[in-house]
Amino acid sequence: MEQTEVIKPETLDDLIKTLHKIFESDCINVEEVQSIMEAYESNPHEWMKFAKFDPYRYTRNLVDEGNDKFNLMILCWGEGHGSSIHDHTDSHCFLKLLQGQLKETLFEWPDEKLQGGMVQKTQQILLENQCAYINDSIGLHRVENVSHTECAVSLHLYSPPFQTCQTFDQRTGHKNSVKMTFWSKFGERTPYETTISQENN
Ligand SMILES: N[C@@H](CS(=O)O)C(=O)O
Ligand SMILES: [Fe+2]
Repeated sequence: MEQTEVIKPETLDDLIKTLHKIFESDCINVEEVQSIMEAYESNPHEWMKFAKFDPYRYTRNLVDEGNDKFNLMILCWGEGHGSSIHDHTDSHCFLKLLQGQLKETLFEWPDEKLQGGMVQKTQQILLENQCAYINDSIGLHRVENVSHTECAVSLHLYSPPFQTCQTFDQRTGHKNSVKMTFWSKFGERTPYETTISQENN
């Protein structure tokens, strides 16, 4: 596949414009998207208006609907906040650190004769500006801000967009389907009724 030279996006808007261009095509080069997201140097002034925290759980804040090809969102992780083990509904998932650090733990899909809990594959600490990638064929993951003193902010791109995922019990491997919601959209708090069922944490 043709890989064009990575031109560093100078701003978040610039990054979004480039992503729109890339996702016009139906054939996505994962490494290209990952490099471009990594090349953007996080500037809090540019994303502050989307970064809304909740004291109890991580929040999902919609930034751009990517012409229906992708969803771009900013997730805000308070101290000790983490997600449950989950899948990504057959989509591409790119995860770039804008601030702080996050721990990503990769798990294998549970099989029938699961004993001793779900199998952990790898663990990595993601640092500011790094961009990780996962999809269902790579496995499942849990993401955590393990810091007791620093919050974390991450930029996620999902393509195609999805509204539900499956979460897994680490001990039994039992799964649940969970509706995913937005704490805010385009910088505006989502009305209360539509945010009740956020349970992926
Ligand atoms: N995939 C999760 C965040 S993470 O733990 O990668 C979500 O969209 O809420
Ligand atoms: Fe995830």
